[in-house]
Amino acid sequence: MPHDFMPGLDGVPAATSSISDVDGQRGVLEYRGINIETLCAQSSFLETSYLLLFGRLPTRPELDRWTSDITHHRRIKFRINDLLKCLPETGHPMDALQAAVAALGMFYPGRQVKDAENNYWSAVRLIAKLPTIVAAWARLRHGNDPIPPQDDLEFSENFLYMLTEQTPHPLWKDIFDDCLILHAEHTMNASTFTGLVTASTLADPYTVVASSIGALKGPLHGGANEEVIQMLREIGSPERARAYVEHKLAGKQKLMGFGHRVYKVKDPRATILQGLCERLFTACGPSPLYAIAVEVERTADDLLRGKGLYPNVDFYSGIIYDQMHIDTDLYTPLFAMARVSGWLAHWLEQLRGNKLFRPDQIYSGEHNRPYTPLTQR
Ligand SMILES: CC(=O)SCCNC(=O)CCNC(=O)[C@H](O)C(C)(C)COP(=O)(O)OP(=O)(O)OC[C@H]1O[C@@H](n2cnc3c(N)ncnc32)[C@H](O)[C@@H]1OP(=O)(O)O
Ligand SMILES: O=C([O-])CC(=O)C(=O)O
Repeated sequence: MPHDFMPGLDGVPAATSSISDVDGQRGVLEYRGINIETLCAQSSFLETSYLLLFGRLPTRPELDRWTSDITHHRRIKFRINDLLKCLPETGHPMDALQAAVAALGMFYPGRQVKDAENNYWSAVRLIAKLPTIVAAWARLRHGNDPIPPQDDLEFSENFLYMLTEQTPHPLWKDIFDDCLILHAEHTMNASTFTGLVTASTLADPYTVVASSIGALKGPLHGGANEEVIQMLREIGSPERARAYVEHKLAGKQKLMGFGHRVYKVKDPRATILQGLCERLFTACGPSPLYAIAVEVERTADDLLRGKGLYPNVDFYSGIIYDQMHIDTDLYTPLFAMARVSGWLAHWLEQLRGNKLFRPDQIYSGEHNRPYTPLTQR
């Protein structure tokens, strides 16, 4: 049966899902029916990842077991560190992460994705080990030894510790944990869809997550968080923001961190992240990049009025990470560390009623062309 072609599958449902929901007109995002404002105020990243994966908030014993399982699977094999050491230190951390996650599957070769117990441990390992890989790469590429995870530190605190060998400011770990909650899941985005297509072939979850990491890297998706910071640095001061934005828009270039396929108002995550910026800067000193970002948003609001283009999740996140002295090219890997829980939730949901993704196409080429021998071309 012929269908209308929708470029980018714009508005075409690819799955039925009960994991998250976006109201793009009102700017509402819910995970399993709970809004993200509530989760940021009351939950933790690990509790939220449980909610996403298993469909409800855990009881105290369930949360304790989940936390303990994740905590005790943070270590990575020395051969994964050896693999990272072999990669060019100038390469992008998303490529190193993708390579390491694909390789991780070789150490845990249970290919039988119909085994619920096996799937549980795969999810635990992936959520637990991604931060260790990101931190190991961040250190190895500068010639430093990786710092092993510390069992007595909570998830976010441990990650910040593995980056620097210093216990982070308590506010940093709380704000960082909120950032992970905000990046954990977002309906049928490009990287989740990529993972679903891979999952539908019954590939193992390491391959599913590795393929999602590849899709997240692009600048139209997760990679925009890095581009935003480069843009703010290029602008250099709030006074130069207006001229910069005018110049970009006049040249029909995109403002990174603005616009969204679903939101027609400001992304609610951008609003929360902006609040987190203000909390962080009030306690730890102002950020020059934040002042520029506010001016960019103000100008864009003036110039793009009526076009439905507002800051998305990638606009304010990097400013927080910059204030925590995290390298700019690690921002998208941080996104992946959080989004892995959403990818895994969709993987499990897909397996429950799996049907291989195999869409159709509208052929626009020729038929019955003659083959011209090489000597006659
Ligand atoms: C985690 C995430 O993935 S959030 C998104 C992160 N990506 C970015 O921030 C990159 C910048 N933004 C964009 O490229 C887009 O807004 C996207 C890709 C996110 C979504 O866009 P789509 O729904 O595919 O819309 P599309 O790119 O076709 O744009 C529609 C119109 O809005 C304009 N537009 C969209 N985004 C922007 C932007 N950031 N700056 C200026 N103009 C924009 C386009 O130029 C186009 O204008 P036209 O109709 O006059 O040609
Ligand atoms: O939903 C999308 O298309 C992109 C996005 O905001 C996300 O993945 O967080």
